[in-house]
Amino acid sequence: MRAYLDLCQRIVDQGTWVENERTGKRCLTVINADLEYNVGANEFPLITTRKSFYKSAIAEFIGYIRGYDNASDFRKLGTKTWDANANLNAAWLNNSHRKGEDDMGRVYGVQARAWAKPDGGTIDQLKKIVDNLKNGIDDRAEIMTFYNPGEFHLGCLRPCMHTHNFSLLGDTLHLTSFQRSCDVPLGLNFNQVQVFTFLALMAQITGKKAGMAYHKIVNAHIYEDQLSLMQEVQLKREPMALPKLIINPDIKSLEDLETWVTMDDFKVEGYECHEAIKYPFSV
Ligand SMILES: Nc1nc(=O)c2c([nH]1)NC[C@@H]1CN(c3ccc(C(=O)N[C@@H](CCC(=O)O)C(=O)O)cc3)CN21
Ligand SMILES: O=c1ccn([C@H]2C[C@H](O)[C@@H](COP(=O)(O)O)O2)c(=O)[nH]1
Repeated sequence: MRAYLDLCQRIVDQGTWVENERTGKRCLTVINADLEYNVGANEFPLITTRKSFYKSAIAEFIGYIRGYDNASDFRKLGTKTWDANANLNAAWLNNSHRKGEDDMGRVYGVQARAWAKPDGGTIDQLKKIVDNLKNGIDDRAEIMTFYNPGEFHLGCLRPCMHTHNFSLLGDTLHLTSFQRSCDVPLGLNFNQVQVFTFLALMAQITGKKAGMAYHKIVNAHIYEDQLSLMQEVQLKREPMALPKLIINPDIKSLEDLETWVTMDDFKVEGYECHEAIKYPFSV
């Protein structure tokens, strides 16, 4: 994916060093990046300049769709990506709202499926979108947002890719996704897969054609301990052709996603890549 490598190169060439208090590390940072994925043509934006663990990325997103709030549920689905934020961050470990081992609190999926209303009850943002789209309705507010500042103190991390806005033009579905903060070597590798897969799945379960996904990023950074691997290894590699994502056609509803879907329902065709790179992760 040339656009991904261009962003990495832009950070290396033009980035500004910014101290990050939460992790205690410096990040080489640029502001504003726009990526586009052609979901209709099934051009799956899987990074080829290193091995990409796409099933882990999809599992993370299915966990959000299911409203999970516990790292062990994510592990059962096939990803360990929330272990560190649930169990290793000092601020969260000392937070009186943490309900014990593996609890993530009211983050991501909880906000998507059970946003707490001030007058009691909850809002299921995702179900409303699915119901509208199935009926051919785009009310110009088909928005699912994880971003709830009133509940940040109840969760282990503020959402990074925080808002997904669907649009229907005729019978073609498009998606615009917004990300406030992006760990380009690790997080973006996953987030690209997630934006693409979310649109492909939503088109499939609402009976629409998939169109374009637009991924808008504000703060795009490389942590100081990731920089040499990016500069000296990943950026020296040539990207290969993009693979295709094959989703089990039996997935037909939101309920299917909530109940029986596993990572065996997702395959890639034609994925060739360079060797894995182990980037350091900052908690
Ligand atoms: N600093 C940081 N960066 C992130 O990208 C990030 C967070 N924190 N916290 C919340 C989630 C968790 N995410 C993660 C966490 C771990 C990997 C990771 O370790 N990926 C490895 C191996 C994945 C695997 O084997 O399943 C990789 O090489 O991509 C990726 C995304 C994305 N988010
Ligand atoms: O989906 C995700 C989730 C997280 N990230 C990265 C972006 C940052 O490096 C950290 C979060 O730190 P903040 O201090 O809350 O910005 O996680 C990502 O890239 N993608």
